[in-house]
Amino acid sequence: MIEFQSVSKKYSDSASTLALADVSLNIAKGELVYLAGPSGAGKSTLMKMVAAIERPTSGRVIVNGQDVSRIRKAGIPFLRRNLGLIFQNQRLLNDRHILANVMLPLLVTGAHAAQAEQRARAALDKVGLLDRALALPMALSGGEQQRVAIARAIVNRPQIILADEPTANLDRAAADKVIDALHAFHSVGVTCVISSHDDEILDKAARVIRLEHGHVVGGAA
Ligand SMILES: Nc1ncnc2c1ncn2[C@@H]1O[C@H](COP(=O)(O)OP(=O)(O)OP(=O)(O)O)[C@@H](O)[C@H]1O
Repeated sequence: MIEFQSVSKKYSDSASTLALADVSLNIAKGELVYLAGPSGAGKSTLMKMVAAIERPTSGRVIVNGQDVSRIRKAGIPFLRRNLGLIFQNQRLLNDRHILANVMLPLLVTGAHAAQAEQRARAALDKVGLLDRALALPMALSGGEQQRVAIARAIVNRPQIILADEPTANLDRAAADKVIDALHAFHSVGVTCVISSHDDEILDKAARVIRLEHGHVVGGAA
């Protein structure tokens, strides 16, 4: 479902270092994979390439049979419709209640308000936050806000979830709830790629792809 073929990435403003260096890996449909590695190892870069937010300097990235390293701009919205992105810089809109935040991805793709609301409520129910539907984001804890971000990411029923350090800055109980919410989507067949620094989570994981200085040092096969 996700294949990296000898992918290297050099950001133009970083003179010599490679953010990813000759990365080859396969992630099968329905798999749950963790990305681990120290800060700067290339985890975010790898995820951004799956979503065509960044392009490889060399090599190919195949998602669902499509070479997204060479995707045209016009094809990007279609690619992203199949992806649920939980990235650190995607904040919730603080002036809208969480139901409205979760409805937004549906409304921008043309769904009717009533249908969008029904699906957003179902998504909030799946992450255990339906009773907070009309709260503003600021009234929620960090972990709850992260679960709203998960609800927003899955409301379009994506085939793949990419979660970049979804448990960063959360305490154990909140982190476990976020991971449980992600695992619930994996258990219904969604392919999940989650980056984490959390040893307690990584120790229990079936598969961990480890990155160091842009190189895969474990778990690629
Ligand atoms: N937009 C950018 N422009 C220039 N360099 C970048 C950019 N994004 C990342 N880098 C560099 O690429 C390398 C890999 O960064 P990346 O963010 O992918 O690592 P990471 O493993 O996700 O780190 P963290 O755990 O801190 O999020 C780092 O050296 C980083 O400084």
